[in-house]
Amino acid sequence: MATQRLTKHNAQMLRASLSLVKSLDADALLILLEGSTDWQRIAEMAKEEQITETVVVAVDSPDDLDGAAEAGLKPLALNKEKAPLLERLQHALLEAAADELIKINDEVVALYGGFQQGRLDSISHLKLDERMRRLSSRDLQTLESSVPLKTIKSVVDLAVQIGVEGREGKPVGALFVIGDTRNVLKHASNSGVDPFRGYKRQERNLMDARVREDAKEISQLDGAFVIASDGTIERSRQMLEVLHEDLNMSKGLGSRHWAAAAITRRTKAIAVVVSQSTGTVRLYQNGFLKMQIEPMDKGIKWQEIAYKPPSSGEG
Ligand SMILES: Nc1ncnc2c1ncn2[C@@H]1O[C@H](COP(=O)(O)OP(=O)(O)OP(=O)(O)O)[C@@H](O)[C@H]1O
Repeated sequence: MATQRLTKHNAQMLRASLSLVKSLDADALLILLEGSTDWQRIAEMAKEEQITETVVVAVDSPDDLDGAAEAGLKPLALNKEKAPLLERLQHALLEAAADELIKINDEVVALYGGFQQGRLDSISHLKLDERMRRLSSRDLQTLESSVPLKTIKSVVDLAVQIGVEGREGKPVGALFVIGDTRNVLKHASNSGVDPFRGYKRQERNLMDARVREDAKEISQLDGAFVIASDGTIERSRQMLEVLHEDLNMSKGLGSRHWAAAAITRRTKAIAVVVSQSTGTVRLYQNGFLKMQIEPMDKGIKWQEIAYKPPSSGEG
């Protein structure tokens, strides 16, 4: 069991961050610790400073959080022991948002040790919205695709909007297949008249806000969008051929999701799917679910999915 002492220095830093929560009118204090500490004392200090805002205490192992909740703090287990500081901090923010301890548009004061073991030496004032956006690009970078990050990001942003907004009050699903267009089209056929057909390339590029609005309208119709690496909509309303004997899919996902996974298995494309029933956006590569984004308030939560080898049990 790891511990971190509330030394005189650490207690002073804690007091400073508590008073910062007050003076900045922040919504929460996040304390990133190396292990268990005197939770009761932290709670008392918050009380002394008249802090009614949430105090989240994050450590790596859940065993080290015993007694934190009883003291009135919000415990958070990170399970990220060897990760670099910035990654732990970002992870803590994501997990705290996922557990609804903090909200996407909240301002958070974070107290942590960045330079020396056992010493809380750093305080940051973070606005969660910005944080989330930066995180999203970071997570996308792990995909190692030949499709530029900018294109993937703009498609994912569009997908999230479709999932959150729907169309005319109704939920809408969608499927975008990005990159390796020539091979993707070998497995696709028209499911109806393609509204983008006949337009110049620059009039079909998803980087253009008007094209994105059109794409939202068209997402109400059946079929997938086939997107080139530069963001041009090569085709819309495409039915993809699905051969999925070796895919590992979660139960409950229907044919749109199977088609998304299958096309990325057979080509180098990336598929982004919006579920009509839940608004969840999933990103597939090489036949695997790589990222899942749940619709949350106005913001989004990015969650990387552990890489699971295919099993014979499902699918
Ligand atoms: N092979 C395919 N290629 C392209 N689009 C498809 C394919 N299969 C299904 N779709 C699209 O997905 C829509 C919904 O299908 P289905 O309900 O089976 O999917 P799902 O994965 O459960 O998605 P959702 O969560 O959105 O309901 C279909 O109406 C169609 O527009």
